[in-house]
Amino acid sequence: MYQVLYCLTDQHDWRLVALGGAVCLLASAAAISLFHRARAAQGTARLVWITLDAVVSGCGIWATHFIAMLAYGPGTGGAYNIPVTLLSLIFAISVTFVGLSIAVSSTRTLWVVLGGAIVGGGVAAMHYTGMAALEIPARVDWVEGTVIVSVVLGIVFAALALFVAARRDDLSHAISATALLTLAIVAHHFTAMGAVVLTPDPTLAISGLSIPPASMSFLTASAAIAIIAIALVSALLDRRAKGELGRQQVVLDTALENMSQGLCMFDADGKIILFNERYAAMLRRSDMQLIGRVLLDILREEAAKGQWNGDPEQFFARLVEDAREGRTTTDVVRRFDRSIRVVNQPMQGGGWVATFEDITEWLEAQAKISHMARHDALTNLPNRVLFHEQLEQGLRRAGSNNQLAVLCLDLDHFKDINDSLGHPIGDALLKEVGRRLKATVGEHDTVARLGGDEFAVVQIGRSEEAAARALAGRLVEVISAPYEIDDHQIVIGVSIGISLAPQDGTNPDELLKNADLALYRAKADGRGTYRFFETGMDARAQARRLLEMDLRAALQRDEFQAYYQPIRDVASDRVVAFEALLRWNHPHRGLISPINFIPLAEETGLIIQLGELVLRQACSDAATWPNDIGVAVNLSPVQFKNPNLIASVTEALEKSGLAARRLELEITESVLLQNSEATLTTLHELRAMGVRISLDDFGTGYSSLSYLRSFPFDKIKIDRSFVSELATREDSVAIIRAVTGLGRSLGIVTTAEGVESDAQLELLRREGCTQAQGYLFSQPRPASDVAMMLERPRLRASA
Ligand SMILES: Nc1nc2c(ncn2[C@@H]2O[C@H](COP(=O)(O)O[C@H]3[C@@H](O)[C@H](n4cnc5c(=O)[nH]c(N)nc54)O[C@@H]3COP(=O)(O)O)[C@@H](O)[C@H]2O)c(=O)[nH]1
Repeated sequence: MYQVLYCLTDQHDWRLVALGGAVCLLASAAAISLFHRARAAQGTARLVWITLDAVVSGCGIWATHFIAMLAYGPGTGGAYNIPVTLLSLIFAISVTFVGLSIAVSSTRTLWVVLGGAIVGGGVAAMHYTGMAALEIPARVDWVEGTVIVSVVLGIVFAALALFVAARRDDLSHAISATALLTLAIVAHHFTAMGAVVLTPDPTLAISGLSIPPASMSFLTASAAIAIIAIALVSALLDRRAKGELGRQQVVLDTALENMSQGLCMFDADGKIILFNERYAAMLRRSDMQLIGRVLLDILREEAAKGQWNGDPEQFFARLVEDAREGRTTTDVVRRFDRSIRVVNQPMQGGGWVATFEDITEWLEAQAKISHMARHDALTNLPNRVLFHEQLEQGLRRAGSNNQLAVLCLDLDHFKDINDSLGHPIGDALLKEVGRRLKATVGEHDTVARLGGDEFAVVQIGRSEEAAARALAGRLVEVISAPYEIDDHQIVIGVSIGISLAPQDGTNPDELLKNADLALYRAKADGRGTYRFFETGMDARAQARRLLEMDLRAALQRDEFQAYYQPIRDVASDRVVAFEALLRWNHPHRGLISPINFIPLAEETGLIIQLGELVLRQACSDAATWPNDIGVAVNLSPVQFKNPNLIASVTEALEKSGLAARRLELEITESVLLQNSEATLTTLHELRAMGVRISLDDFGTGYSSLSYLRSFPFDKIKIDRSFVSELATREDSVAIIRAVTGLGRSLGIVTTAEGVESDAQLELLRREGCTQAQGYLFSQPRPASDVAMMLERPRLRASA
């Protein structure tokens, strides 16, 4: 150590030492920068950078050495042997080249450190060869230990320099590595110089092939500085370019790695040249070496492991050929239970880019959407769309040998259940009906829910009429069996219309339409039954449709009018009230009786509007009559289901100014049949308003007496069928007697309808009937005739 310090302080010119150090620092900075460039490059570019780095480093070491030798006092009298000096330069460059190549080519620390150590060895090789070139009149001896230390110092610092440089390509690492490399060269040189022992020997002559150290040192120093400067500039320019490229690379890498799709790029031979992690993860190839591998080899490997089905050769050949021919292909493949859409896009100059998209969820969603579009959400049965398709298929399958039956089903009074028990119960009922239907039909039959409470079945067989009859009978029975839903016992019937192919139609629309017509007939025939389609149903349905259209138009055109029929008090023979009876003043068909349109108005719901119209008109007409004359208005069962009924009555009374006690509402037993609880509540509300309630058509229903108990009616109207048969049937007299007696004892007014003769009137008087109404007094007449009807007791002529 002392020897080295002595050599440095006493035997060297410090100014030249500083110059050598500066050259060394510059060379080291260039060497490290070029080292980074070499590591960032590939192939030939990398070799060029390594070579340049080796030249710059070698020249730097060499120049540092000779400048430092100039600073070395004892050596000033000598000269340098030219061939050996050149050899030292070659050593510096070549050994450094080997070390750099190893350090650049590997990412493993061991190899980087080894490469660095070789570079350090190159420094030593140059130094001691350079020293061998020194020709002075003295014998040069070496202190062995110091020599070893010098070599070790060069190797250790150079190894550390490349280790630091390889860790990261940034300024701080570059500065640290530069300092370490400078230290490697400088520490080696001055330690090695400390090992020199010069013993003067005048016999040693300087050869002719040598140049004096001063000229040699300045020459090499300027050459080295020039090389280093050029290398530094080129490295800086390259760094800038690489920086831009690097930034683009980062953007590209970020985009690639953040793509939801997998991407893999193949060259013309099917070798992988680029891929992203998504690709590797999707195809479970993350743990494989992929770059540079031919796809065929990967496929073969996967096929051998059972991870890939198919013929790898054939598959690969097709891909290569498609790319060569410039064809873009799209496939959906199943891998690891996922569905992957692969698009292979040919690239210019051969090769192709494959994108991989996991479409499993998308396909599932598509399947769900398509299921939803073709199935009913509540029952999961096919909906109308799918039913139509299946019917079409069924017609094709049935061909000429088989028949096909379409059964259209409609639940009877389902709306009542929905209205009274609520929609959740209604829904549960529909589900259960769907389940029962599926359980009852044959395994090849199709059941669908067409909407609301409408279901349909397609049945295919050889003797379809018999089979359809049997099935329809079974369905009526099964659906009508009681349901237990949320503690409610529900009983519901079903009406079924049946059409047969080919006789009733050969296409789905025709068959469905005809089954619907048959269903309409089944409903008209009392519901809870089935009917086959018959020719003529169509014409009736057509007529019905026309009437419905006409009815709607009539409402718009204000063609309805209330007529009035007087109701007389039997004892006083005075008119006490008028019953409002609706008439349709048709522009072409004349006056139409309500019997011809009320049932359809009830079915279509138009009765609500019509009923309100009569109510308003009757109240406003009655408001103009004497105060003691009442008005009776018929209420349909459908109106009773309308929650606005109370509001309509209130409004009609308020607008007209008619006292509520003068209004009488006539209801039939069928009103009480439907949801009696709610009906009774409404009736009580109406009664509370002061309106009177009559039970119309008494005697024609089934449980009249129990209804009389359930609500305190103001009046019982004895149906005209009993009055008309008074003269001919004893039992009619008995019934009238019983009803009038009942009325008397309950304090209820009794009105006999349809009185047409004096004899009937006389008999009714004898039996104690309170009021009478009929053609004997007058037919229903327009409001303008009310005054006349009040004045004249009998108006037999028709209005
Ligand atoms: N919901 C509503 N129903 C209404 C309304 N207007 C009428 N109707 C109902 O239509 C049915 C037929 O009525 P209409 O053709 O007016 O027949 C009534 C009378 O004209 C008829 N009548 C009266 N006296 C006699 C008679 O001596 N002989 C005879 N053959 N017929 C006679 O009876 C009908 C009145 O019946 P009722 O209502 O039971 O008192 C009918 O059911 C009407 O209820 C309306 O606005 N809303």
